[in-house]
Amino acid sequence: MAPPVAQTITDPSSVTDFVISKSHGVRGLSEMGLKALPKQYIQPLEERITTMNVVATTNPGEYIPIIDMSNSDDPKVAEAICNAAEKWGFFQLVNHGVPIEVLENVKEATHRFFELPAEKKTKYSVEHSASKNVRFGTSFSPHAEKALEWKDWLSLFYVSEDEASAFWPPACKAEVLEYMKKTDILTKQILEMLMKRLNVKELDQEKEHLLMGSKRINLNCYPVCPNPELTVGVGRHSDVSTLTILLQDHIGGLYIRGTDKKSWVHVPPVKGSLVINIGDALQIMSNGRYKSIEHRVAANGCKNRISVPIFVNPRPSDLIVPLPEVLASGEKAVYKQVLYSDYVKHFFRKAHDGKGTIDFAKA
Ligand SMILES: CC(C)(COP(=O)(O)OP(=O)(O)OC[C@H]1O[C@@H](n2cnc3c(N)ncnc32)[C@H](O)[C@@H]1OP(=O)(O)O)[C@@H](O)C(=O)NCCC(=O)NCCSC(=O)/C=C/c1ccc(O)cc1
Ligand SMILES: O=C(O)CCC(=O)C(=O)O
Ligand SMILES: [Fe+2]
Repeated sequence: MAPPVAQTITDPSSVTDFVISKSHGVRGLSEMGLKALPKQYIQPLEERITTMNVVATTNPGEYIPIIDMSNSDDPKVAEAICNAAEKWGFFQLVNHGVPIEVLENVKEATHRFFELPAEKKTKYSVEHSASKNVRFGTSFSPHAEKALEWKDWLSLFYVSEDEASAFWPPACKAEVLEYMKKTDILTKQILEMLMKRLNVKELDQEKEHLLMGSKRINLNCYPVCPNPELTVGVGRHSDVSTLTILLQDHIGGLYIRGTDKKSWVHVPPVKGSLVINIGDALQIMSNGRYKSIEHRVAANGCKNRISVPIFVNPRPSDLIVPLPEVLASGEKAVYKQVLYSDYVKHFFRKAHDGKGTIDFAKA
């Protein structure tokens, strides 16, 4: 049971205790029917998402491409994917081969997990989780952030079927595993297309491990927020993955940096689609040809939004560096060699800072 409202919102340390230490998350605050945003969540003016710098459109596909994968052998599909990866760093796929039922099931399982009472979810918090690879948390990095984000999450790093079976929450385990397995063919197809343009002819075992040797699946929950205009769901960041396969629900709120590097473009929910974006690891390996684009998520005043990204990554022990095939023509390396786990730790250690993370790998 949630404690009485007055007890939790009158002083800031009790908000932190309730949301973070007691694992109620922002969902707990939201369910109490809180009337005003606690001050820890108030973002500086420049981080708030207003209509001012958002590109207006009513036509999905006008900006961020929506690509039909029905005829995935048609060279036009590969061309559209590679062009989108170079220009936007984001695209949406329809008729991608992942059964709609699998997507619906994982969305339902995500709601089921976040609806659990705090005493069940706290079993997966950093303090209590039986596995380092399973973590329930809130905001991004609460101890490093000046202003918190209006978001709760469950993060699952896939190691093996046995580990998942033993430690992932029963409320969502089967559905998340199925979603992860059913996206594997699509992931390989996309990577093969992207690699061909970089003169990598074949996705052999070694390349496959380097590009997709580890996976992290996050379940994100953005509960109804009392003052959405004052805060954010997720602050400006780029993903540190090779590729991210993102399932969003019908609510919307994801914005990406436009090609002018100033404006923000909405990624409109498209029924049955998957959003794909390039991560920092692939920006580095392609020597900057494919773009890992800054993005962020608005908070919502009326609805609980969920999303489920699969971060497809190198393995923690991999060294990432511009691919030899890309540099073969004499192009100068823009990035130096970094150990992937060092790169990820650098990302997790600080608050979100837009495109700042990749400076860690600048040559
Ligand atoms: C370095 C890892 C992540 C953990 O290594 P570990 O040896 O088990 O280390 P720790 O468990 O001690 O965690 C190291 C640090 O990372 C933090 N961390 C450990 N998982 C987590 C976790 N899911 N969440 C947020 N901190 C964590 C953790 O709190 C800790 O911080 P600190 O206590 O300050 O040292 C290791 O698994 C690794 O190299 N994994 C490679 C694959 C991988 O996870 N790639 C990241 C894909 S995620 C991505 O692209 C975007 C994610 C994202 C997420 C949220 C957003 O808002 C936006 C974007
Ligand atoms: O919720 C979303 O639409 C995107 C979330 C995101 O950017 C992330 O988890 O890295
Ligand atoms: Fe992201």
